[in-house]
Amino acid sequence: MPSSVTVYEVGPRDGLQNEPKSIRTDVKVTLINMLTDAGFKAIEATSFVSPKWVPQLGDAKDVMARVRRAPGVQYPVLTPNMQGLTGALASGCREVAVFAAASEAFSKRNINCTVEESLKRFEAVVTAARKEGVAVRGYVSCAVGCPYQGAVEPEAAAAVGAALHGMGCYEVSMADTIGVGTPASMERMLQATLRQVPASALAVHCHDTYGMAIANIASALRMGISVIDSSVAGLGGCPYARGATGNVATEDVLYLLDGYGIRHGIDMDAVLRASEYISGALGRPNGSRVARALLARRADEEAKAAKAAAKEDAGMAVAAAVAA
Ligand SMILES: CC(C)(COP(=O)([O-])OP(=O)([O-])OC[C@H]1O[C@@H](n2cnc3c(N)ncnc32)[C@H](O)[C@@H]1OP(=O)([O-])[O-])[C@@H](O)C(=O)NCCC(=O)NCCSC(=O)C[C@@](C)(O)CC(=O)[O-]
Repeated sequence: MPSSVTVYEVGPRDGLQNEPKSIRTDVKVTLINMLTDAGFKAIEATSFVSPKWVPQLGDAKDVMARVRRAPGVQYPVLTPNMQGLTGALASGCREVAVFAAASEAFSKRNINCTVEESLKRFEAVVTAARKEGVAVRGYVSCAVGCPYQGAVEPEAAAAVGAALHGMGCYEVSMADTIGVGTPASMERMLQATLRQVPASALAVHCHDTYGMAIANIASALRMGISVIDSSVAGLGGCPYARGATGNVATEDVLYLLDGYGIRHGIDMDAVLRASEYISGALGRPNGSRVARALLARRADEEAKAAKAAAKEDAGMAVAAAVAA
C-alpha cells in the first residue's frame, strides 16, 4: 500500500459533462473554487472539445477565465486535438489530458476516429504541449469493458497505456468507463499494464455502475497505484458510454484511504460542503454514500445538541423562577 495518495478530482469535468440540463458557468466556477479550498492538488476543470459533441462544456473558455487558480494546484482540461490544445493554451492551462480508448467502437463514438488515428493525433498534441512546458496526462477508456464491444483484453488496454506513456504523458489513467470491472478483472488489466508502465506513472479512474469501484480501487492501491480519480458527490457519466453512472465518489475514496491510514491532504468537511452545494445546484440527491452517512450523523448530533441546549435553558428558567 502507498503511504500517501493523490486524489485527482474530476467532478467539474467528468461529473458535469453528461448533465442533461444546462449548468450555469458560475455554478461550475463556484464548485471548482470550493474544491480548491478542500485541498486538492489536481482538479479537472472542463474540456476543450467540440461543443456539438459535449454541449454542457461549451463554456470552457469562460470557466477557465473565471476560476480562482491557487498556487500549487493544477486545473487540467481535456484536449482531443490541436484545436482543443490551442484553446487550452490561450486560456492559460498548464496541464491537459488526451483520451484514447482500448476499444475501437468506443473510440469511434467518443472521438470519431480509430484508436490508431487517435494515438497519432495525440502524439502531435503531446509534443506541442510539452514544447510549451505543459504537462499531459493520458486516459485509456474502456480498460476493462466497453459498452459496445463487451469485455476488453487486458493486453489491449496495456498497449494503449504504454503508447500514451511512450509519447510523453507523465501519467496514464486506466479507466473503467462503464464501471463493469471487478477486483479480478481490474487486477488482470493492471498486471498487464504494469509490465509496460511503472506504477508511479499510473492512475485509476473507476465508475461505480455496479458498486465495485471502491473494491477495485483497494485492489489498485495494493498493486502500488497511488493516484485515484474521483468525482465529488459521485457525479458523472460519459455521454458516449450508455448506461454508465458516475465516477466513484470522492468522499467514499477519502473514507477508504482514512481507513487504511493513507495520507491524502484533503479536508473532508470542505468536500462535504462542495458536495452539498453541487447536489443542491443540480437538484438531485447526493450520490456519495459516505457523504450521506456523515451528513446524517452530523444532523443527528446537531439535533441532540439543540435538544440539550433547550433543556438547559428550560432548567435555568425554572431555577431563576424559584430564586425569584
Ligand atoms: C474529437 C472531436 C472534436 C472530433 O469530432 P469531429 O466531428 O470528427 O471533428 P472535426 O475535426 O471534423 O471538426 C468538426 C467541427 O468540430 C469543431 N471542433 C473540432 N475540434 C474542436 C475542439 N477541440 N473544440 C471546439 N470545436 C472543435 C470544428 O471546428 C468543426 O466545427 P464546424 O466547422 O463544424 O463548425 C469530437 O469527437 C469531440 O469533441 N469529442 C469529445 C468527446 C468527449 O469529450 N467525450 C467525453 C470525454 S471522454 C470520457 O469521458 C472518458 C474519460 C476521459 O472520462 C475516462 C473514462 O471514464 O473512460
